[in-house]
Amino acid sequence: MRTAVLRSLRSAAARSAPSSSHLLRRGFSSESVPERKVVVLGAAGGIGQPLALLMKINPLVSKLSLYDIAGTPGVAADVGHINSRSEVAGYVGEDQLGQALEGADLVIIPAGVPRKPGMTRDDLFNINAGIVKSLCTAIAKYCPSAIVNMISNPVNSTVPIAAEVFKKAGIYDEKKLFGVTTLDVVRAKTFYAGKANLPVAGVDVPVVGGHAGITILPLFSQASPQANLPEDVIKALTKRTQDGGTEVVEAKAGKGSATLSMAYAGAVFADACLEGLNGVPDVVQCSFVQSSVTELPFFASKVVLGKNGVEKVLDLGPLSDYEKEGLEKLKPELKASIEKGIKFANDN
Ligand SMILES: NC(=O)c1ccc[n+]([C@@H]2O[C@H](COP(=O)([O-])OP(=O)(O)OC[C@H]3O[C@@H](n4cnc5c(N)ncnc54)[C@H](O)[C@@H]3O)[C@@H](O)[C@H]2O)c1
Ligand SMILES: O=C(O)C[C@H](O)C(=O)O
Repeated sequence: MRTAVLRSLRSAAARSAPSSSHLLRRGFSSESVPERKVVVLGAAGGIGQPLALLMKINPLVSKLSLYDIAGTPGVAADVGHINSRSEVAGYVGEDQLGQALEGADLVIIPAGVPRKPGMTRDDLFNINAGIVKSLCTAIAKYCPSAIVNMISNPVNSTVPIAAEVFKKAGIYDEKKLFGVTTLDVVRAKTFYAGKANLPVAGVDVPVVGGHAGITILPLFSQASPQANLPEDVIKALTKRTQDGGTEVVEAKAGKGSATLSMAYAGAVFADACLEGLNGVPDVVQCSFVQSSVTELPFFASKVVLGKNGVEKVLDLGPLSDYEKEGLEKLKPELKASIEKGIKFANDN
């Protein structure tokens, strides 16, 4: 079961990242894979719990630290019974945050409130900006060299908030801060494979820009294999990818947003970060990072992951006219969201 789940997790990530069994296939036993402490902040939540499960069954993790403001002892006791490599510890409340973070290699942040129908991701800003700011202040203090995977929305603003907090603390390393946009890639692959009638495991679709509405720009012209779908189908696929989060929010009808697909996407991205840290070559994922690919200071594009986090931010590559138009349209909204995050971090 464990192997089957991991195998499918790996094969889904396989086109853009070598499999997480890479080290094992090269002849290392799981015991000789480096020790890695992974922390989940918001671990008792809708994303946090399945993400804790997926990180528990990842053989690249040796210590799994689960933190939330409530409920983590139960989650930790539960996943801790799974007979996989990592030791699990649950921490609850601010008094235990330092202990939860100390020695972390990778911190994943799905803490904060999710959307309800009718809300935009930006409507979450007022609550989540403060949560992210306080958690990043603690990261700067207790594990300043950890890689950070930001899931909390609005990602287009929470990543700039984190960068400003880290700058103020004097520990900012742009190579180590990632906005998790993997769910957009996961959706684009699923929807494209469905329309093109292709086996989804062999499909890749880069998604660039940001993580909200029109700032999510799937590049179907660069999808592989290339199915040469007509323009109207490409437009419908683009819209569905951009509205994927809203589709789930509406289907859940007030009970939150994507949790299971997000936990999967978060686990794929965290796995890629760990592979990069461990020196696996050519690990590539799309992520929202500090960037000079456009004139905007943060932008999602393909990124090569290495021992220090971002090894290289890759250019966008050739775009279709429709994608070029989408790129220009998204810039003002993404710019405003980035600036809102920077302002919040500096004013509060
Ligand atoms: N990046 C993405 O693609 C993506 C996808 C889905 C959801 N999200 C976002 O992820 C966030 C979490 O979603 P969810 O469905 O898990 O919500 P949830 O309400 O089910 O869980 C959030 C958890 O965060 C915890 N929390 C609140 N304040 C905290 C703090 N100061 N420290 C630690 N934990 C704290 C809560 O106690 C709760 O357990 C939301 O902001 C949502 O919009 C992002
Ligand atoms: O849509 C949301 O609010 C959650 C998340 O950003 C998603 O894309 O599913």
